[in-house]
Amino acid sequence: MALENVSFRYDPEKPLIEDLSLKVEPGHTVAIVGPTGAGKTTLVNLLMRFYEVSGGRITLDGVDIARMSRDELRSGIGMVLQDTWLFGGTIAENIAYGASREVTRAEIEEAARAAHADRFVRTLPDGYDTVLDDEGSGVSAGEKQLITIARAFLSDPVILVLDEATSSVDTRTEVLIQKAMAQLAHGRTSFVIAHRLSTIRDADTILVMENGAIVEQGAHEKLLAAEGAYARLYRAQFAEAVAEVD
Ligand SMILES: Nc1ncnc2c1ncn2[C@@H]1O[C@H](COP(=O)(O)OP(=O)(O)OP(=O)(O)O)[C@@H](O)[C@H]1O
Repeated sequence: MALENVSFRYDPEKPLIEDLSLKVEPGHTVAIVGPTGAGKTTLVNLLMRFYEVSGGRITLDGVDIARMSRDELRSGIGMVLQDTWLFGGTIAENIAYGASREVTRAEIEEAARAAHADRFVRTLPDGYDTVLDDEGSGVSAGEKQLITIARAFLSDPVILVLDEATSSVDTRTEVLIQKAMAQLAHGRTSFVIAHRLSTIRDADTILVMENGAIVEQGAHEKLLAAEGAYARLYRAQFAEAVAEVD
């Protein structure tokens, strides 16, 4: 996937992303970091074509995504966002949603196992036939995320967009989500709006965004050594966590 001189603004009067270029190798993980309002979500919105770029282009295998149908584009991209989207229906139906073909119960359960969701689903009285309302009440925020991760496993996309949860998940579920997301990302081109140090450190490329621009890009060690925006962000956000680990 490549962005070539992309620019974008929500408000015609207010430039946000200007002349942004980036090339991502197949299978690589890109961690997007930066302060709140920097444009991380906006970048993801453009990849998914929730909004159209105002200048430049985004290509997938050399094809301008503006020339692809939204269905075609989105069938190739799996998303696990913080605001998980579940609909009124059974857990099995929710996992199967978005698969490009008919899927069997065995495949649904296999995807749930891959996503570490199978265990909690089996503790529910109706298991995979448990009916969720469209707010997904009855399952926790973390469990909802595991269901959307299972959905992504089943649709088997080449590209992934992940938004790491920052809150409202208990530690045990958080560990499952982390494991499941890492396994899901394995071998796929992934864009992660990253909050966890381990994700950021392990990424092939870190994009540091400020005010709609990528101010730095590179791997962890290289960016730390550069003593720039990343090094400052890292010290401000993660110095304590590192001290604990050490
Ligand atoms: N739909 C919208 N319409 C107009 N402005 C928007 C819209 N969405 C975001 N913005 C503005 O664009 C800028 C970038 O927002 P964006 O959500 O991409 O930042 P972010 O880095 O993802 O922040 P956060 O970490 O808080 O999610 C912000 O100034 C925000 O107010």
